[in-house]
Amino acid sequence: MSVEPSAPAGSRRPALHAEALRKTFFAGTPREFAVLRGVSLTVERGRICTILGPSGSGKTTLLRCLSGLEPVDSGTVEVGGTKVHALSPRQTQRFRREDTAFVFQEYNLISDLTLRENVELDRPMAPRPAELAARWRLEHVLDHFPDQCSGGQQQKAAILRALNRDVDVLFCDEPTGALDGTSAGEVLCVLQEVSANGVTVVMITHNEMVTEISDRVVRLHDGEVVSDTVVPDPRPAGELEW
Ligand SMILES: Nc1ncnc2c1ncn2[C@@H]1O[C@H](COP(=O)(O)OP(=O)(O)OP(=O)(O)O)[C@@H](O)[C@H]1O
Repeated sequence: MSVEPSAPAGSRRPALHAEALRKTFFAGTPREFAVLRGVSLTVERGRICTILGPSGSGKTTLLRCLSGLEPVDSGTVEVGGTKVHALSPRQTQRFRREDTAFVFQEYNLISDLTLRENVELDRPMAPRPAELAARWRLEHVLDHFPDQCSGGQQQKAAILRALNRDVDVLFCDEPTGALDGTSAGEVLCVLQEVSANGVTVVMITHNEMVTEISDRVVRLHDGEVVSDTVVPDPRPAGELEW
């Protein structure tokens, strides 16, 4: 399969640049499995990059490697000038805490904290997430525990927790996976708003419709990038019909 060369996206400097990433699980054993096989990726600051691909193609592993959650075997990852691949474990922790936020596919809320306490893990709820909690009709469940809430409510809380931190890059693994069409549209509107404010969003999705609101669309297959396309004129998320 061929890789389409991407047009340069404006004059913005890259917020994220990964080069020739390789990641193998069970290396040196009969179960050795190369999940990422030379993945390169560039995302400009304040843009939304969407990653698609079949189940098992390596999307989550790629996001974990880009965000410092998973070490790479070889290759480089640079995020906002930080060479993530070269950080010590302590530096990686600080990078993850201060510069990036990660919205997990399974939400990863702490089960014995309420949604509000989860959102406020790092600091009291900032005006923006508080306003979003109202807009997303979450206020009445903020003092409930995760297992008292629907999957959609938990997913939105996980997004609020990420947005309650002042970060440059937001990594989202299927942020609309548990949401109905209306809620998915609401969340994508907010991701477009935060990207317009300079936050870079790297997001995995299985939903082709999400590509329409993205600035860049990267497709993986068997651990390789098979297409990397700049979307010249992304649609406002509010215009999508679910
Ligand atoms: N920690 C791990 N140890 C061993 N194998 C792993 C690990 N994490 C992922 N894999 C394997 O790597 C492959 C890619 O997994 P990954 O979760 O990155 O794919 P994906 O494209 O995100 O899939 P999905 O769309 O189903 O979430 C899979 O075969 C998976 O079993």
